[in-house]
Amino acid sequence: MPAKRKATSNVKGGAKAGRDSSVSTPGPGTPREIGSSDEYVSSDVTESESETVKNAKANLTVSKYQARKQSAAHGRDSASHFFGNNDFSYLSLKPDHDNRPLWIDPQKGRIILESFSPLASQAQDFLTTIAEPQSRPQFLHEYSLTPHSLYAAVSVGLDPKDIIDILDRLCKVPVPDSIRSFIEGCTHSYGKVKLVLKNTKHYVESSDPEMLQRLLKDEVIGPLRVQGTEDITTSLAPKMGGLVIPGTRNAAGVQQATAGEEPKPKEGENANQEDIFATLNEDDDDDDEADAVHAFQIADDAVETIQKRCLELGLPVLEEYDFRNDDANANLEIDLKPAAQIRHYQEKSLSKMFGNGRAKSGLIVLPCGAGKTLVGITAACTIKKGVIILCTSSMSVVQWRQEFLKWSNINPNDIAVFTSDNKERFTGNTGIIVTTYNMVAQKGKRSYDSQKMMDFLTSREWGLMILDEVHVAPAHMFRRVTSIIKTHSKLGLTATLLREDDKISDLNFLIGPKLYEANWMELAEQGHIARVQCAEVWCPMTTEFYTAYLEESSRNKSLLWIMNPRKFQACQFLIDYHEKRGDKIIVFSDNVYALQMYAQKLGKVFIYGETSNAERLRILENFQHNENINTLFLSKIGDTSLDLPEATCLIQISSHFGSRRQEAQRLGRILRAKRRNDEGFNAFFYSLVSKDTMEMVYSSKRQAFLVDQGYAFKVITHLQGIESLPDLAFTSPGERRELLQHIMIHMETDTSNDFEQTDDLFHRVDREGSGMKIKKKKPAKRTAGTLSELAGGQDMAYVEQNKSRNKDLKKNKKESNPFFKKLHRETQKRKAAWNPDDD
Ligand SMILES: Nc1ncnc2c1ncn2[C@@H]1O[C@H](COP(=O)(O)OP(=O)(O)OP(=O)(O)O)[C@@H](O)[C@H]1O
Repeated sequence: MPAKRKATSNVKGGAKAGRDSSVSTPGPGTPREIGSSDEYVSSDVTESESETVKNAKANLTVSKYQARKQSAAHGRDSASHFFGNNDFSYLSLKPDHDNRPLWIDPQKGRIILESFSPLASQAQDFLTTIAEPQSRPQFLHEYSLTPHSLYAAVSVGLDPKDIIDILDRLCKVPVPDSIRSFIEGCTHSYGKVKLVLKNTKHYVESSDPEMLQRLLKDEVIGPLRVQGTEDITTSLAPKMGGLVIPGTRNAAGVQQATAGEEPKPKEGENANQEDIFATLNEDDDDDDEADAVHAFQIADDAVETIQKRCLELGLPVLEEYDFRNDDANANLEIDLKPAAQIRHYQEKSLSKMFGNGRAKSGLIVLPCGAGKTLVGITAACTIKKGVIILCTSSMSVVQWRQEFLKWSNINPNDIAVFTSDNKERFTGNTGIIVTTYNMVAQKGKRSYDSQKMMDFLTSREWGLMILDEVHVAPAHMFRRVTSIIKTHSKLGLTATLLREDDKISDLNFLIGPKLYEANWMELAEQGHIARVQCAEVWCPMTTEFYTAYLEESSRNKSLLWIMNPRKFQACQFLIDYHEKRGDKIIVFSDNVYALQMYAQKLGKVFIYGETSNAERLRILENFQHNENINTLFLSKIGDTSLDLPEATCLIQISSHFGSRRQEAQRLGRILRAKRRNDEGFNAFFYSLVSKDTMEMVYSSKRQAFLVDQGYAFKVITHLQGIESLPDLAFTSPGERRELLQHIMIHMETDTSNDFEQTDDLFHRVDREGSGMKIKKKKPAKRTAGTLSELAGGQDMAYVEQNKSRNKDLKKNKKESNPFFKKLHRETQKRKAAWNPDDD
């Protein structure tokens, strides 16, 4: 096969080969062509998009037609029709293409990395800096160049020339002109303008005085310059060298044990790599030279207007904090303890944040359990100024404080929490405050103490704001907290930069670009997170349920596929199997009715939105320590809001349609399993799906994110041995009919409360955790009492058993051993400490 044809076949195959067509990239002619990524950026030209970006996109569209013409001119052969418009055989391969790991799609900015290449790990580093990872299965990884990813690249110090040069060295074909002009167009003015806080004053800064003159002449920005200050001041840019991130190899006095930690170079990796990155290093050295920078001062309340206006002008501003030259804000005595050694990926993510000696605002994306907290703590230890941390719940507030005390030498008096029952400040001039989004974003009347604390928070300047689980907070909340708290730099931490709404770009705007995103599979291989076996279990619908499914309105169909008796049996079987293996199992159900039915029928404990805080704690503690409580049923509330004890097996029986974020969050719940480094240990994630229903479609959509992270979902069509499980439920047609009738009655009454609203949960858990008063919703009306009459049966065991399991726990508590008695006393103490106040 000629070399040219090889190029075609590889690019065509792409990283998504073999994947469901519903998750493949859109075809030519669709509006999302360039770097098409549903979550991060739409290629549709938006009003706020600058002319340069519009032109760059237009150039790519033109190049698409040129490419087709070239392709046609090149002549098509008998295989061409397989590749349609993805026939790139007109691109000529470099003579040593075998040694280069990248393919590039000149039409859409897609980049394919051969992950088996000796240069793969270096290339991957580079690609995660300049492009959005789209899909990273075993052999071929796919990335997309997007305006946002290029913005992020510039924000960590790369310039367009670096990007093109390195891409050209790694590519099997010369970088196509269309891609060159896309990169140049998008990055043309990125990084040219910076927003800097110096000595509590905001400045618009640039190394190009003409750029500042242009801004001063702008009708919106001009008038916002602080009157009476010099038009433009000139100073020397800070040198890059000298900054040491604590806990890293370079940190003085910190003994490093990273040997064996950093992934070893693959066989065949050689000095050649140094060559590839020579360009970067040369340019990095240049950065060390002190350039002159020019700046003008702007009013504090003009910051957001200027950010917006600059974006409209195609000059997105980078927010940077020159903390080493900040003499106005008191220094905080904080350092990592000598024993704390941050891992290589944590170090890498921080080096993107502090790459030029200043703190850049942005997002760091690490999978659950990979140690985001330590990343935040290390950032605080680097900046050494006042820090405010925003968490999703009061429980996380307590944990963040504990982690600070564990990893750093901070004086306990210098770190305070602000929740409704704790409103103390730190004792020194500066310190750390840990609080929740709710406490800060809350509107309306506050208690006296709470108001005083808010006045304290809003009246001073903070060096760093850490936003934990930043993808979860409702958009209006993080908008509010970022606007009322004055902070020099912001660090957003998250496991999944995914939202099914369109608010993800708000994060880019309000917090900053994505600075780093880790590769899940790589961390699993290195033992930092657990290896997980994922399986989709296909459960055929029983005849009576399928008949009802075909007849019911779409609103009711979902309850039928969730309550499918065969799914119930599969769940029962898997719980039995994994309990015998010694696993701790969490069963997730979004549907509260199904959650209760399953849990009660199986005699297991459950937690959902209406479960009181005290009961929640008691159940979670039992799940963690009581060897008789190994399975916990959880509603959507467990996706994010609860701090769950460690589990090693997850079973999903009902979920939120096609939500990829929920799937990823749920999987994240088992990634931190402590046994992960045991020989051959695997955690398990099962998704139970009713066959031939819409659930199958949602399921494959949900998996897209995890498949892109490299997880392979096995399909199980039959669970070996299920028929011989003692006490298998719903084996007789009578039982199945009874269940169906129960469901039908439920559907006729009200199913509207079956699904909890995420926003409700976010507020509920936090308010309850922090002791705020909650107006209880009326529970959904249940009609179980009439079931047996309607079904013609008299046995109410099902319904009676329903109520008993959570209650049993309460009863059994009296009989528990001293350990559990102690645990109970502690719970009671905690409960007492969480009494509501008037917030
Ligand atoms: N460099 C490190 N050295 C040793 N232990 C670490 C390191 N980084 C993190 N850990 C440990 O890994 C565990 C998980 O960390 P952490 O809770 O911060 O993860 P996370 O990313 O915030 O997870 P989640 O998203 O689930 O909250 C903790 O027990 C933490 O102490």
